Amino acid sequence: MSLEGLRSSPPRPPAFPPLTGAARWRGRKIGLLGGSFNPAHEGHLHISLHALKRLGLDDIWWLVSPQNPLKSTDGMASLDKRMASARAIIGRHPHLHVTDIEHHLGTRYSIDSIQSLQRLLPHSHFLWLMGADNLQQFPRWRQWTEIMGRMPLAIFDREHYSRNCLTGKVASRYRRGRLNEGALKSIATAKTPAWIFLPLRRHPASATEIREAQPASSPFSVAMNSKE
Ligand SMILES: Nc1ncnc2c1ncn2[C@@H]1O[C@H](COP(=O)(O)OP(=O)(O)OP(=O)(O)O)[C@@H](O)[C@H]1O
Ligand SMILES: O=C(O)c1ccc[n+]([C@@H]2O[C@H](COP(=O)([O-])O)[C@@H](O)[C@H]2O)c1
Repeated sequence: MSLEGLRSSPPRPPAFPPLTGAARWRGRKIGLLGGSFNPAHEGHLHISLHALKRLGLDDIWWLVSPQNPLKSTDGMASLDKRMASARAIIGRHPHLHVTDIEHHLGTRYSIDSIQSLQRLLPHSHFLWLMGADNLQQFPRWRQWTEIMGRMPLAIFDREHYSRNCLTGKVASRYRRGRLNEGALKSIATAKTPAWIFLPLRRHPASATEIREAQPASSPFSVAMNSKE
């Protein structure tokens, strides 16, 4: 490879969190916000700050997905660009972390990432975080009932989606696992299956709308990332 080629493909930084050495995270309550972050936006930050405070979490990791198995690769910016957008939105925050750990683990399905993380960090308490739109399509995820058995779920209110999600397939199947607001602070260590719906001031940001408004030169423009 030419020197130029080497310069344009710097080695990937090691995974965060390191795939060995669980001591730092022992006993901690960690929220996992999986997403495409194509790009990251203020809505992600809004729900994360809210979750840290209301759910008594120690940390939140944004798992920037290499490729959502249910989304098209068309229009998906590179993982590096999406990671950079996530870092730019978070800025410096001691308890919010951006991670491409799924890239390092080689996982694409959430169940595989969850199993790996629980194996690597057996003394940490994980909680999956998602917006109400994601809860609606959750029954299409691979082994979604296994996920329900492995960690609690916290759902954030989101415009256009919340009413359906509270009467949908997940809500009715796991009716008895739904916790009320009195359990907010203990949800991360609750016996599974457990889930909670978090009413909060809704944030209107949406990555689709951001992409649609981008000029063609933007790394997140639909035209720039279209494979056609
Ligand atoms: N404004 C928001 N309010 C509540 N939850 C949100 C909001 N934006 C994103 N989320 C949640 O954050 C997670 C990651 O979201 P994602 O990266 O897909 O952003 P998005 O805006 O939903 O993107 P897209 O429009 O491309 O589907 C998902 O669980 C999603 O439901
Ligand atoms: O595991 C699955 O089958 C699965 C199917 C669709 C989405 N997901 C995960 O859902 C999270 C939210 O994805 P997205 O693209 O809606 O931001 C992200 O972590 C994806 O990897 C997971």
